[in-house]
Amino acid sequence: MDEENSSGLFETHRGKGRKIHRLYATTVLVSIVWIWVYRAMQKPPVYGGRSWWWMWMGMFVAEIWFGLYWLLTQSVRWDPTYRRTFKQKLSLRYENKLPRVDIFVCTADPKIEPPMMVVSTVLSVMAYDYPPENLSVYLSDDGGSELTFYALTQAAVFSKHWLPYCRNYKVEPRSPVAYFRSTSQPSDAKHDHDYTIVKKLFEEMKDRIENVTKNGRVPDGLRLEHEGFAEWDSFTSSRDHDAIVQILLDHNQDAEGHKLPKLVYLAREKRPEHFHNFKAGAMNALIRVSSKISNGPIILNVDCDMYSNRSDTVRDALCFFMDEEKGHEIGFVQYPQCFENITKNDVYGGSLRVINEVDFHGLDGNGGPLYVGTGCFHRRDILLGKSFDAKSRIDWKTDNDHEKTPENTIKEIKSLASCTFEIGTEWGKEMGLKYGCPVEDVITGLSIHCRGWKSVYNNAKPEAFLGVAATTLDQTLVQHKRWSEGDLLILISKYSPAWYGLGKVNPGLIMGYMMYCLWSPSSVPTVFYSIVPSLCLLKGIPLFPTVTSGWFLPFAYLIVSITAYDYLEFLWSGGTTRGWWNGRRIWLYKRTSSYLFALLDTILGSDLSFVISSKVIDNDVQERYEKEMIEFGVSSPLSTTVATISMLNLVCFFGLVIKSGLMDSETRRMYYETMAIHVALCGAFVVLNIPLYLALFVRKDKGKIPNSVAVKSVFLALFISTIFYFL
Ligand SMILES: O=c1ccn([C@@H]2O[C@H](COP(=O)(O)OP(=O)(O)O[C@H]3O[C@H](CO)[C@@H](O)[C@H](O)[C@H]3O)[C@@H](O)[C@H]2O)c(=O)[nH]1
Ligand SMILES: [Mn+2]
Repeated sequence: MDEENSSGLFETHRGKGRKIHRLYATTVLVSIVWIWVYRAMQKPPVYGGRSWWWMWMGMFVAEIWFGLYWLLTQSVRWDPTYRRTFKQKLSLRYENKLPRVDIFVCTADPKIEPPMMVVSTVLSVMAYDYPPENLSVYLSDDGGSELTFYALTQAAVFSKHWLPYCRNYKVEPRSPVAYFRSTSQPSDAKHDHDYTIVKKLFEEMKDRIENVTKNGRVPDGLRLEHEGFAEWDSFTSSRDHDAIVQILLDHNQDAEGHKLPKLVYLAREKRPEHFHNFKAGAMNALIRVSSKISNGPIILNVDCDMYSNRSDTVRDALCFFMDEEKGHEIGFVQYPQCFENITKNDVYGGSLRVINEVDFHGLDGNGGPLYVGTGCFHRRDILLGKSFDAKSRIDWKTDNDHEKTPENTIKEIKSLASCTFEIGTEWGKEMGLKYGCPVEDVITGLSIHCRGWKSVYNNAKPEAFLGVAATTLDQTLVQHKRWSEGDLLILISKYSPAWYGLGKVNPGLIMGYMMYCLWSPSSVPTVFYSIVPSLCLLKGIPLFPTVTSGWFLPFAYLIVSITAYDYLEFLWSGGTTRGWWNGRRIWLYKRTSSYLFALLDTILGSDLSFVISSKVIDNDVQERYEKEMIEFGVSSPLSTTVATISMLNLVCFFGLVIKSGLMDSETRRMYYETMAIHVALCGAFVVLNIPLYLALFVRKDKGKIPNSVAVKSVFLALFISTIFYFL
């Protein structure tokens, strides 16, 4: 390991085993080219007196695509990079000069993002181990909900007890919900006493918030408790209301006389005639509003379900920004997106395990991880559009001009959160987060990279943030449709890594971005590969070399080595064998449905949308989730596509069994020899899909595949295979 920077506030290590990886990668590349040569040199199969050249071409195109895509994935495996920070040194050198930090929490809908979860996240970030006079927490509520506001008023009161408790006993994590769920009564008498008190206060707060949430409105009696509710007098709906800004805590004192952070509630103005640009719009309003209230030079952005899981993360991030040698180059510091509700074998691949443990370390070695919308610290000036200048250094000096926010500026602040403020400005274009893309985060991060900044990734354990991952198949597919569609839009946007990025960022990083931008187009070769070889197996048209041919070698080598590599990488990333298998299945489902529909939507130019992921779960869905049963449940084009492709493979497989049963033994042996790779592919699909077949034909619970989807998919699969068979 080569250590750099040891006198600085952080150090960087290069990954081990790079040479072995490179050697292996070369053998894979040779096999890929070998297969291309095979397709180019061999004649398409002839069957029934006809040449099936279009299938051959299809296979060739798919293999060229997979080969080139595999090359892209090497960019993140070439030079993995790991970071370590020295928070002690930061304290020694800068304790009295720590900058102000503004924390933005975004929420959008109290029904699917329960206010209790939202305020627990807010409390977790208020309780950072950081000078409270330098900390301001903003909650952006795109739902403009008085339920969420009510919850925040309660959290403000509770924080007066919660923060001293966290400080005195150095508790972790500092999300009260997570803390009380994971700890038991302390043994120390004093601690035990305080624990009991604070737990009681917490339970009472929780009851109040959950009652109000359940009723769906704040009773008049409670509205009198805070003057801020008057803001809802003119409120019509969450899509049509004035801007609401309430400073709930202005560095007030906690129960022990220490200062508290600032706490601000913001619901930007919404009008039906003004498009609100989803989270990007909310973030830009937050950037402006906070500039008048606290104007911290560092901004941390978290989603409302992503609580802080360790109290030293702000200091950790500052070790990067304040590093004397490299700090001035760093635009943002991204922490991994980790989740607290992942089951052991991760049925929906929601843990993003390989992305977190492999991809992002590789990206970091090439200039920096992507900005993924949550758990990310930005320098405010860079977010506003500043370009990199090697000579400029940021002045971290903290002045106290934002100590108190005078009442008369509130009106001015509200105008910054109005619908019309951005008209005729560069907001959403060159300033702030970018508009017009469902992955505002990735495109914004890319533009920062293009302006010359680096980013860093810190994946130290325990995890800095923990969120809520999707708990049904449909949610997973819908979320990935949004992501893959967004990433594809980036590819064809002005900021495309393919052209805009060229010459501005490291080629390895461009390849890394391309890996995600090409998710959605990858659907086409994957769909082709998951259908056509199986159909040909049924009919007996060989698209692959026979076992005895030399051309068989590269195919066999690739199938075995890539599978083994993928498996080992997954285990190395902390996964289980079943988790890997589940991951392969979900990989297939995403590629053949989410990514395909994202591609179609992009081609058809459908309207920009942002389907918010639900963070609540029914009890019986939860039960099945814990048992790791796939929740199919809803009928949608996505699930119908998944089921149809799976059925098609089953039909082909059964067709093969019947067909080979009717053959004499010599013919059968020949058939299996020429069709070996087809049999392996189709067989693998069938085995991978066993849970789906069970959900179609066996399961009786509510999570099974709905009858309408079952009928459609079985019918379509039989129809397609019959037509093909007699073609
Ligand atoms: O109009 C909106 C829509 C969403 N949000 C917030 O955006 C966040 C992310 O939404 P979610 O439905 O949880 O989406 P995910 O797919 O889980 O989010 C990932 O992907 C998004 C881009 O697609 C990023 O914005 C997120 O930060 C990133 O965590 C949540 O806090 C929402 O409250 C808003 O503030 N306003
Ligand atoms: Mn989310």
